[in-house]
Amino acid sequence: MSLTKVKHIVLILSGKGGVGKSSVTTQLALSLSLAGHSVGVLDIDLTGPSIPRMFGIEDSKVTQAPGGWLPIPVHEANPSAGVGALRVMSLGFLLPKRGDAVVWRGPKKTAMVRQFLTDVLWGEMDYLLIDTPPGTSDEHISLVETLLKDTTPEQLAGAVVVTTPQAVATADVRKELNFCAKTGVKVLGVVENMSGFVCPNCSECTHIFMQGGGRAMADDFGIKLLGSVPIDPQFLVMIETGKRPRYPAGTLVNGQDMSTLTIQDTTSGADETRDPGLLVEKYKDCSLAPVFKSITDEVITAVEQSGTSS
Ligand SMILES: Nc1ncnc2c1ncn2[C@@H]1O[C@H](COP(=O)(O)OP(=O)(O)OP(=O)(O)O)[C@@H](O)[C@H]1O
Ligand code: SF4
Repeated sequence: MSLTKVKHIVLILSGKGGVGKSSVTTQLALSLSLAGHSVGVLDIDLTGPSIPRMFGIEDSKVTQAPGGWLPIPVHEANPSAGVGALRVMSLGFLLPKRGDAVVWRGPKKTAMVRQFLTDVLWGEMDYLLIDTPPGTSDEHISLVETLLKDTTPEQLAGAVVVTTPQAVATADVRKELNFCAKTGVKVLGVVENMSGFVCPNCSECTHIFMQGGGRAMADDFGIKLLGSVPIDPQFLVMIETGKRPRYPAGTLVNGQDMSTLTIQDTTSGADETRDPGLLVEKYKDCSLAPVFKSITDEVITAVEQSGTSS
């Protein structure tokens, strides 16, 4: 079983599509790896695998070793810099052409999820983040069944649920929480994404959607709000194109002046984005870096508590 040497498995769930689940997964992975942990990301969003594009490694092809598939490295460990290895496995790597659609029936999808869990050679990993499709589909059921059967309760740390302020008012995210309750997967907490909009000119945060929905929902369900991530247009540019943001002086996000971070001018070509060091640099310069760092610290604490309470 390829997961035997993985210490903590964390599922990333969302009630509906487009709330930023894959963006949160990539940022958590980078943040964990910057904190020195070795991290794997498994993308089982079989109908829309966006993780390879977000890491800038969408042209990579997975190789088959004697014992299984080798995940694609985003960067290797750099112990002297306190950076852990980061590897990714996604159906996107197995599709013949970038953007090819996967039109599979349930049984084929569930078989692929099982194969991803059993046939990827992760090796020793501190964290495996599993980016799931939105909702509660056949893939989720297959995923949880396989994990409950093949891993220990200590390994399966729990789920991070991503939502947006307006989505918390709908039944979708509550369904996700009910799914966790029914299947016995612990909920580590909720991340409220797209929570307000930070103006790049004056750094004023405008709450376009309702404010405090994530906190209210977390309180309702007795779970933790891990953090709120504002909408940042420059984050979108960074994550979608690999370009680095530039900030005017005094642009604050959570009290941090973004212009004081080291920002290098870069127009990342395809080769550049694949450079192992670049993504870490890019992440450090990202406006939301302190926000994701704080969410990551909360996730680490929740995972540690989950281990002691199981
Ligand atoms: N905080 C944010 N600020 C700005 N843009 C964001 C933010 N979070 C996500 N985005 C952008 O919103 C879009 C949707 O994000 P993402 O693909 O992560 O959502 P998802 O929930 O994984 O979607 P899917 O349902 O397709 O899996 C992307 O273009 C992403 O770059
Ligand atoms: S928040 Fe302030 S600076 Fe930004 S667009 Fe609105 S008025 Fe202009």
